[in-house]
Amino acid sequence: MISKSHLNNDAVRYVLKNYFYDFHTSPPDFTRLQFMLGHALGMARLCDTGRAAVTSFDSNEMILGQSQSMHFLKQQMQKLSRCQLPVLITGESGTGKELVARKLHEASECAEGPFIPVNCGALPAQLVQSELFGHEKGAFTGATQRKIGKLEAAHNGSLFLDEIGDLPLEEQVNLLRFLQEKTIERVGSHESIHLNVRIIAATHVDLEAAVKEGRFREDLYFRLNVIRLKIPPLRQRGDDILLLARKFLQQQEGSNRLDFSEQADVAMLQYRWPGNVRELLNRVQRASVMTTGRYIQPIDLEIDSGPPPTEGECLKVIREVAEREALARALNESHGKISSVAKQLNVSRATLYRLLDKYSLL
Ligand SMILES: Nc1ncnc2c1ncn2[C@@H]1O[C@H](COP(=O)(O)OP(=O)(O)OP(=O)(O)O)[C@@H](O)[C@H]1O
Repeated sequence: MISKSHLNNDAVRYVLKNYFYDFHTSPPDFTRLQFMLGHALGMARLCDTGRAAVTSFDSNEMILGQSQSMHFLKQQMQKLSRCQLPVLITGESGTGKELVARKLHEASECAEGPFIPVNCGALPAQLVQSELFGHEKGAFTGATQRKIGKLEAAHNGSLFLDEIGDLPLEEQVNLLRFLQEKTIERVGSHESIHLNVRIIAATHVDLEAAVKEGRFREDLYFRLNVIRLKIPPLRQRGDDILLLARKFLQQQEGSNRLDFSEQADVAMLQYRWPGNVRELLNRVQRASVMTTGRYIQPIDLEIDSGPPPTEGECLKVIREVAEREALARALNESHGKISSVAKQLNVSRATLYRLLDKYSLL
């Protein structure tokens, strides 16, 4: 709390800007003070749970990865474990979106409840509504029995809507209504059923582009995008590629004497992994069967490394991996405070936002 005249002092301004969460000039505005204190308390709690979570997510060997970017992801996940808000998970195919969704559920207050995964892209168009919301007997031809929909099945748990971008526009309206009112009506019924379901959605397509093109409702996008988790592609995780490869190899039967050759390690680090972790798992499984020696070679992994990368290409990859790691480390250390990260890395906020977006760290 300072008097207004102190704001003319350069040193005071410097200290406030760099070391304080917020400041008030006297006489205080109590409404603003109360609001700010509530917000500060909430932020402090997030930091605390963040610290605890690293252990709980790490001790659970399921989400493998020690790179800064995966560490950052686990920290974000821990922060989300105490809230029931919808989460939108984005990332390329095979990066682990469903695995992350399951872990979010297991760490949440509704962990005892069901986790119901639905692939929106795989639902037949004419059945989407009844699959999600259920139907009454006789609601349409062929509805010989009352059917509970996926939302109802997920009551007191989580519904994982994979490939949410494929949800037909009509069903987007119904889902939006559920998010707003927490109630559903089965097809063929006007009875409102109140449900307690956390929605976790995932997409590998750019939903913002889909909104611009009119294929996805903007209001639903905003509702789902309250909290976004971006999962980095495997090629941006540096040594995690080798860590995952060795873990997957250990999991293969009769592979306890096998290891990767140095050439295989280099090939794996240079490969682009369009299918991400799923592709790595498949290639390791195949290589563990196909290899003839003790050391798995690039040929066993069927990695077509193509012509050796030019010096420029190598440098580019090395620079990108280092840049991403530095960003993720700074974010971890400053608990995601953008102004501190920008200062620590000596870049403008605009540049920082561009880089965070480039490396899926926003
Ligand atoms: N960090 C990780 N540690 C261990 N296993 C992982 C990790 N990430 C992904 N996997 C494994 O990789 C496979 C693919 O993961 P998952 O199905 O969650 O990806 P996805 O992003 O949902 O894919 P898609 O977009 O195709 O639905 C799964 O077998 C999963 O267990």
